[in-house]
Order: sequence, then C-alpha cells, then structure tokens
Amino acid sequence: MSEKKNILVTGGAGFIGSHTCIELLQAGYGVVVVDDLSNSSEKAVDRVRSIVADAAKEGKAPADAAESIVFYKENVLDRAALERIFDAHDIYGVIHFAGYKAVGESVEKPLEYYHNNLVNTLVLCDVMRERGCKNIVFSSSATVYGEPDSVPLSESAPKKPATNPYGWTKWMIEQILTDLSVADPAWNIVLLRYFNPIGAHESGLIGEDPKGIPNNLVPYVAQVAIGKLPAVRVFGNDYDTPDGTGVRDYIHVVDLARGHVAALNWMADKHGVEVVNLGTGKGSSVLDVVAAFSRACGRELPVDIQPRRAGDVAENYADPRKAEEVLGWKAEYDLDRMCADSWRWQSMNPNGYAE
Ligand SMILES: NC(=O)c1ccc[n+]([C@@H]2O[C@H](COP(=O)([O-])OP(=O)(O)OC[C@H]3O[C@@H](n4cnc5c(N)ncnc54)[C@H](O)[C@@H]3O)[C@@H](O)[C@H]2O)c1
Ligand SMILES: O=c1ccn([C@@H]2O[C@H](COP(=O)(O)OP(=O)(O)O[C@H]3O[C@H](CO)[C@H](O)[C@H](O)[C@H]3O)[C@@H](O)[C@H]2O)c(=O)[nH]1
Repeated sequence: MSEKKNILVTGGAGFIGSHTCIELLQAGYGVVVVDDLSNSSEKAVDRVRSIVADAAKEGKAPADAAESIVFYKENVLDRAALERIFDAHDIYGVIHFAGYKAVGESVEKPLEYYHNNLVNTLVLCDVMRERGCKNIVFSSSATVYGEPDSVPLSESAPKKPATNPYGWTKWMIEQILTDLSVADPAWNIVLLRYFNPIGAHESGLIGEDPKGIPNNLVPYVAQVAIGKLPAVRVFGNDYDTPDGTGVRDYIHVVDLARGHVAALNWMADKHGVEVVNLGTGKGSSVLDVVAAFSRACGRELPVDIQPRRAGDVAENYADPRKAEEVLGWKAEYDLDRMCADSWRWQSMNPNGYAE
C-alpha cells in the first residue's frame, strides 16, 4: 500500500467509519483504522475487507483494495500508540470519527464525553503536527445550529449554544480546529456537519449496530420491523410541521461516506478551513420515515404517539449547495432507498454484529 495515499480513520470500525473505509478503498486510498471498539466490532472491518474484495472482482475497486486496510485496536487518547502508527505508516490525512455520540448519555456522563471527544482530538492533532501531517476531516453535526431561525440551514447560519455536552464537544472541536488553522495556515481542515445519517451498505453486511434500545429513530423503527420492539414511539405530533411530527434531513450513510472522500480530494490542491453541510436538502417527517420503512419491510409498522422529547427541534434540514460547489459532492439516494438498505442490514443481522 506504499504508493497509495494512506488515510488514518479514527473510529473506522463504527457506523459511518466502516462505510467510509469502503469508499476510500474503492477510490484507491490506503486505510489505517484506529478504533478502541468501545462502540463497535472488529467484524465490521473484516466485512469491509470482504465487500471491497468482491468489488475488486467486479472491477469496481483496485485489485489490492482488500489488502490496503490495516486495523489497530487502540484508543486515540493513547499518544504513544498513535506515534507508533505514524511510525509504521506514511499518513497523508486523517478522518476523525472517534468519539462518543449519545446525546442523553452525555448529559449523564459529561466528564467522560468531554474527556474522550475533546482530549482525543487534542492528542491526535498534536501527533499530526509533530509528524507534519496537517490534513484532517472532522465529523461535526448539524446539532451546532441548535434551534434554527429558519430552514434550510446554510453554513452561514449562526452556531447556537449547545443543549447537551455531546453538542458542546462538536461546537468546541470546530472552534479548536478553526483556531489551529489560523495559527498555522498549512493545515487543511474540513468540518463536515452531518444531518441525520441512516441506511446501510447495499450488501447488507455492515450497518448501524446500537447497543441496547436505540435512541435514534431509524434504528428504533428497524427493531420494530424485526419484531424486537412493539411499536414506533413518535415523539410529538403537535409540531408546526406538515403532519405535526418532527422533520429531519435523513442522508444515506453511503452518500455521507462519499462526502468524506470528496473532502480529502479537495485537500489535494486547497488550503485552509471549510465548514460544509452534508445533507440532502430534503426534510422528511417521522411519519414519512415510518411509511418508507413499512414499504421496505412489507408491513405497516404500528406507531404509538408520545409526548415531545426534551431538546428536540421541530424542523431541521440542510441547504446542501456548498457541498456541491466546494467539494463537487451531492447526495444521490432517497428515503426509500435508505430504508430498504437499513432493512436489508437489519433482517440479515437481527442481532447486529453479535453472533
Ligand atoms: N450517527 C450520527 O447520527 C451522527 C451525526 C452527527 C455526527 N456524528 C459523528 O460522527 C462520528 C461517527 O459516528 P458513528 O455514528 O459512526 O458512531 P460510532 O459510535 O458507530 O463510531 C464511533 C467509533 O469511534 C470509536 N471510538 C470512540 N472513542 C474512541 C477513542 N477514544 N479511540 C478510538 N476509538 C474510539 C467507537 O468504538 C466507534 O467505533 C462521531 O464523531 C459522531 O459524533 C454522528
Ligand atoms: O424513537 C424515536 C426517536 C426519534 N424520534 C423523532 O425522530 C426524529 C429524529 O430523531 P433522532 O434521534 O433519530 O435524530 P436527531 O435529529 O434527534 O439527532 C441526530 O442528529 C443531530 C443533528 O441534527 C445530532 O447529530 C444527533 O447527534 C443525532 O442523533 C426527531 O424528530 C425525534 O423526535 C421519534 O419520534 N421516536
């Protein structure tokens, strides 16, 4: 893998990370995954290898793609481990997914969230600086926009105070990386603000594997569809939206993954810091999602209308034009395709990566 550009993917065994590894390998990058498996399984990396091996047989990936990914079970907080990895590989750039991501849990465990998400970013950037690697793509979130004054949300919309420690970590890391680029313009930084990633790889081999009862809508709906949960809890049907339920910009995880490849490609001849939304620009309600998933799994899924969930906004969707203008990237898949792929993953792996 020496002549390839190698990308260090922190959190590469996770939901978005594993899908991004596939797109990187198919695009001809070498991939070095660092993940402590605190919220994932090494099986995801094994399956990435087999997916790209199949893609290579079909001429859709370089012949050596499956051999171009290495995995380290390490914590990004462990500076010595990162240094060993930088010693072993010539790293062109980093995609930094590693972090804790559960909004509710972050309220219960603020110290753990601030420590893991902030300190791991500081350690990572310091090692990158030491080794002269100054290309980084960071997983931020539309959560930094808070309660929107208007939709669609463009990158120029103001950042609002976060409502939970998880959101603050995204807010603060964006600021830290922006400060870094001011101090040293040699850094190339893309802050990707994801809207709501769902779906799974079309092979059905990798997908989202939440521990316990899912917090997010689509994993919850998927477990209703597979019969593990009785009905979809709909958090509020009295919002000021077309059907009264919350509206979000759901984006296929494969589209999202391709956005990361586009961000890395951008770095080849540009410098500085860019903030870019990754969304489709289309809002869908909770009931739209339930209807699309019902079509995907072939039965009407029951719903249970409940009170609003604290902290939720009525409506949130992206203005995705900057991604197209700056990165040349645009989402392709619609909600039906997202739900069909989520359902394939869920039905082929009822217990996720567990046996
Ligand atoms: N999924 C979403 O809805 C969403 C939305 C916006 C932003 N994000 C961000 O995108 C990134 C990836 O999200 P995801 O949905 O794939 O989550 P995920 O939990 O599936 O992936 C994160 C991965 O990081 C690993 N990890 C955590 N802390 C680590 C550490 N200190 N060292 C090494 N590995 C560590 C976990 O084991 C996991 O595999 C996260 O930063 C998340 O906050 C996700
Ligand atoms: O069981 C559920 C779960 C969710 N919802 C509703 O479904 C919509 C989507 O909720 P999710 O929990 O799936 O996603 P959020 O939009 O709340 O949050 C996600 O997107 C945010 C950015 O907008 C942050 O990045 C956050 O980390 C990430 O989980 C909301 O209207 C919510 O009220 C339900 O009705 N029932």
